[in-house]
Amino acid sequence: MTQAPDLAPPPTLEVRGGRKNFGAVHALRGVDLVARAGEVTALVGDNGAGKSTMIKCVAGIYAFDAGEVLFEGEQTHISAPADANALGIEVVYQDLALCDNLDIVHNMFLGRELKNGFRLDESAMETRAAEVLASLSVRTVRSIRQHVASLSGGQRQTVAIARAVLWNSKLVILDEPTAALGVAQTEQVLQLVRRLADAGLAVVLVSHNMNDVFEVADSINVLYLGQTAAQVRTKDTSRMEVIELITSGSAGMPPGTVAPRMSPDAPDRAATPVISDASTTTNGSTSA
Ligand SMILES: Nc1ncnc2c1ncn2[C@@H]1O[C@H](COP(=O)(O)OP(=O)(O)OP(=O)(O)O)[C@@H](O)[C@H]1O
Repeated sequence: MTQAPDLAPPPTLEVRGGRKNFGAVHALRGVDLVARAGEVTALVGDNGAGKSTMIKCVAGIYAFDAGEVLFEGEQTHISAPADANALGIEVVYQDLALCDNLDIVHNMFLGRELKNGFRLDESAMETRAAEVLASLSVRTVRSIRQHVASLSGGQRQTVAIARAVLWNSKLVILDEPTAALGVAQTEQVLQLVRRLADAGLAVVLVSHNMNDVFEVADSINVLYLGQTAAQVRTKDTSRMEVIELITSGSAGMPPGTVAPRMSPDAPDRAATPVISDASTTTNGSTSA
């Protein structure tokens, strides 16, 4: 019997065996990541596991020392932020990089303003900013000419995310988008994260918060001491299993797991099944 061809599109981003050293520090010792269009992929791991280094390598702030990066199935090399932007990769960092003295429109176009001759094309920018906010069903912002200084934490996060999707992005990486938010604003931002994926983007969500991860993620990639412990489908795993992967690097591997590429300098990790706890976050705190 002939096998049916695999018609699934390639992942938007695939990292295979990524490594990054800072002098003697082996920050990444073999990381694998698969991020698909239409899905939220959570990137989790304990403090120092390598999450920031991983996203900075994908964003072109650092370059991987070794390993492969495939974008939409094509091998690529990202060595500068412009390379990542050209592919359609945008990152929303925790500090959001918003200018308080500018309004929402100007923040969304910061550094990439639309011009009409030598002048800023205010009306084109305003129209496009309004379109993007509407396409994301953002209703929490009163006026797009409001200064960012007057916005709440959740609204600021929303503006930073909207800015990231303004540029025909294909992959949006969100670094702890709910870290500084209360319960209601966290919920709004998580709904926005879900809408990004539903609109067809590949979303990578860096988070310590298991409630957030299990609420929105389709799959969960766990880093442990600079290596990928596993990437598991959320529906096939449990909080305790993910927490065990985060804290010890091993757990029972459900079907569909992307098995780690073991580094020669890493200790062997046996696959063992585990159990679950709903309220613990990976940095030891209890989530809302
Ligand atoms: N620029 C750098 N120079 C030297 N070492 C670095 C540098 N950046 C990161 N590291 C080291 O690489 C390792 C991974 O750090 P990274 O910040 O990527 O972890 P993380 O998972 O993002 O942690 P956290 O959750 O605390 O932000 C750590 O041991 C860190 O000290």
